[in-house]
Amino acid sequence: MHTDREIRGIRTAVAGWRGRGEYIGLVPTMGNLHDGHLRLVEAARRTADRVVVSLFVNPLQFAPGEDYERYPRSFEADAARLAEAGVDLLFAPDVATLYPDGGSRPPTRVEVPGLSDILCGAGRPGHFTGVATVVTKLFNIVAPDAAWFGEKDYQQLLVIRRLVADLCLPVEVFGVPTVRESDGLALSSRNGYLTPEQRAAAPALYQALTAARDAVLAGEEPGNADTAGWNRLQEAGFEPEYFTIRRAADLDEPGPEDRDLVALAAARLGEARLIDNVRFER
Ligand SMILES: Nc1ncnc2c1ncn2[C@@H]1O[C@H](COP(=O)(O)OP(=O)(O)OP(=O)(O)O)[C@@H](O)[C@H]1O
Ligand SMILES: CC(C)(CO)[C@@H](O)C(=O)[O-]
Ligand code: BAL
Repeated sequence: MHTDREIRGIRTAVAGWRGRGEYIGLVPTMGNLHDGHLRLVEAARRTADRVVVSLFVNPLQFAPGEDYERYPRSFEADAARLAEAGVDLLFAPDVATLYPDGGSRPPTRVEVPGLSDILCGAGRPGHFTGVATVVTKLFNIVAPDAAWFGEKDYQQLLVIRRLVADLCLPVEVFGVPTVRESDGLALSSRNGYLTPEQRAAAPALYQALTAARDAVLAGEEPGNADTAGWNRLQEAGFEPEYFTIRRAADLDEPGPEDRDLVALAAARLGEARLIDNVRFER
């Protein structure tokens, strides 16, 4: 695996592969890699001839006061795991490479209105504009044929699909099912913020989501299932930010005729803000 911090080196490597007609896959990450990230890499390797992973903790997607500074960074271990996983190229830019003007002026941004303003976007103002902007930049630098994202960040996946559709970006977007611990907790870099007691309580998030799904499948109104899920999280020691059942296609409120649904929640447990979701058909 070759590692490059510069845009020019990435473009040169990818141009060589493309010249040979190879299909290029990109897996964007913020590092501190776990088996969820590795699952994205495996999926990319099954389809793409060459796999590029980006590792960049993007300051633009952190709202003021969030955990940008203390977000876990483990470059050496990440690079070793990616090399072992058969990744061809690791793009690990410095902040000044992607945002050369630093804080001297606000950078040009890419906004996906509507979808970016609800749920996680309401709790993290500017977050999805930061995500859409950096993903657009990564797509422009790497020029991949396809990119892989986790369904754990379900709203992010929809924002990226809409970004790609609205801007006619020539990138196929694939979602990868959430990788979980044996007790159901979705793998996440932020699980590392949990104390042992909080870690023991954390599976209640997935349990509350699956219980909401089961209630709706048994005929419960989504609104009532939302309230029950919220209460269940509070009883487990979480501070819920939202707990809601939405239409899977666009995260609008579901009507009685909607069949393809997703239960989503974000909740704080101590220092950690955890998100998860369960998609289902009724
Ligand atoms: N448990 C998981 N299963 C599948 N994909 C995942 C999982 N966790 C993260 N991903 C995906 O990996 C990619 C990179 O995510 P990121 O580096 O932010 O990791 P993370 O563990 O989600 O971190 P955070 O705790 O900040 O949310 C995203 O597409 C994300 O959806
Ligand atoms: C897609 C992403 C790498 C953009 O910074 C990030 O939001 C993430 O890790 O999910
Ligand atoms: N996994 C999404 C990146 C973030 O929380 O900022």
